[in-house]
Formats: sequence, structure tokens, C-alpha cells
Amino acid sequence: MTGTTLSEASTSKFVRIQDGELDLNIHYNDCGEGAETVVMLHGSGPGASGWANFNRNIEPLVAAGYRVILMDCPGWSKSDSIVCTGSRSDLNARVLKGLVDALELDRVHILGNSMGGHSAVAFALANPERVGKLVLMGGGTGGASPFTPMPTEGIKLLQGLYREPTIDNLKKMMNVFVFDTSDLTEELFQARLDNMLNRRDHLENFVKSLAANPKQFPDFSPRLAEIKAQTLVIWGSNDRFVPMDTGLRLLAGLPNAELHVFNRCGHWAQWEHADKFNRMVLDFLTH
Ligand SMILES: O=C(O)CCC(=O)/C=C/C=C(\O)C(=O)O
Repeated sequence: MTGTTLSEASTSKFVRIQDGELDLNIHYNDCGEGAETVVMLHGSGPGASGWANFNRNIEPLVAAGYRVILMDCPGWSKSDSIVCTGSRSDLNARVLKGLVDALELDRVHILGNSMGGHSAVAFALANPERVGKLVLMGGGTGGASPFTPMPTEGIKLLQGLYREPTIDNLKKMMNVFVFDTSDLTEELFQARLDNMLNRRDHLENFVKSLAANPKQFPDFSPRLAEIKAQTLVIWGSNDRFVPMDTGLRLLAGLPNAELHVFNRCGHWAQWEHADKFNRMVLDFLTH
């Protein structure tokens, strides 16, 4: 695939994953070829997907010789829908285990955004031998912030958008999502709205999941020291969804972590500072 333009359609694949009683059809994008694989896990916003979250990061990693797998978590994009009453971080981690087993990948690097970061940590705790390096952006663990009232203003807007999926509510959420809103085009809003409204079952099931268990993302702080993988934690200093002190908690708990904070950056560091982000990740993965 290297040397050709990657598209969502040309890289789109499905796999069936069994998780206890569950039999889930999971969508993923499989990009590039390489001895090492980077799995990218998206966040929990309505209409999110691997392709939507990481469209500025796939090509540079593929060009550098990595295979990139974008897994759409159950409840997002073209993956099956689900009501999650327990830990969504652990559910995603079990589904990822099913995917890496199905693809016969011994060990993967994982790059996770927000919920994707929480899920990457859950995977590393359950399957330490299957993890190369971790990159966590705006996520990695749930839990309270000592400084910021929770739920944060961003999470309140996210939950409001799930309940009432309108273009106005989408714009309200996206406007606190990134620091510089000038890159948020009408085209981007419309694509995201279409993604959301295509799968009303995902929206309804997220609301039901929250009603059944408001704490979908547990606090992994007490177990972070178990993770020996080298970890690059990346945060936006203006993150209004998952506050930056969560990054400091990760740094304190993970024995082999380093933290980079982007100034003038919200919850989407991999998109808002894509060029520098991509250079940092490639440097981190190769050294
Ligand atoms: O509640 C949390 O801790 C996680 C919130 C989260 O995952 C938000 C992510 C939003 C996106 O990445 C998105 O909508 O693209």
C-alpha cells in the first residue's frame, strides 16, 4: 500500500470477535505493510472513528514503514453497537486482544486518544507481553481531577450531544474540543454529523450505557506501576475534556513514561499539532 494514496474505503475490513456471550462484528482499517504494527484507538465522542480521529497521522507512519491498524471500538462507526454496563476501557481492550489474535500479531505499539488511551492502558495491564510502546493522548485513565470539576465542560457537551444529536450541539462541543477553531470547517462538521446520524443505535446505546454505569472509564492509577512499556504521554494544555493533570497522574504512575505538553492545544493533539506530533511519535517509536 506504501506509495499509493490511502483511503478509508480501500483499507476497510471486518473481523468477528467473541467476547464471552458477545459475538461482535468489528470494523478496522488496515494500512500499509511493515514488520512493526501501530494500533490507533479513537476517542468516545459521537461520530468518532479511527479514520476521523487519525486522518492526519496515518500516512506519515505508513510512509515510515509501519503497518497501521485503526480499530473502531464496539459502539462506533461501522462496528457493532453495544450497551456497555461495565468498564468500557476493558471491553475495548478485550476486543483489541481478539483483533491482534485474529491478525496473528505477537506485539503491537498502541496509540490511543482519550477513551482510546484508557483502552490502551487496560490492554497493557491485561496483556503486557503483547505491547511494544504506548502513546497516550488526552487519556490513559479515568478518575477525578483535584483541580477541575468533573464531569468537565467538554464531557458535559459530549453527553448532551449524545442525547440530542443536532448540528448546533455538535458545534458547541467541537468549539471547546480544539484550541484554534479556525480549522473546523462546515465540511468537517457535516461529515461528523453524517457519521453520527448514520448510526443512531450507537447514540442511543451510549446514553443507555451511561444510565447503567456513569463511570465507564475506571481509574487505573493504583495499577499503573505494573506497566513497564515505554510510554509517551501527550497532552494539550488547553484540554477542556480530560484535564492535563491526568497526564501528570500518568507520569507519576507509569515508571517508563515521559510527558510532552503542547501549548495552545485542546483535546486533539494528534490533529491540532499533527506535524510535530507525527515527528515525535516516529522518533519515540524508533529509538
Ligand atoms: O470521558 C473520558 O474520559 C473520555 C472522553 C473521550 O474519549 C472523548 C473523546 C472525544 C473524541 O476524541 C472525539 O470525539 O473524536
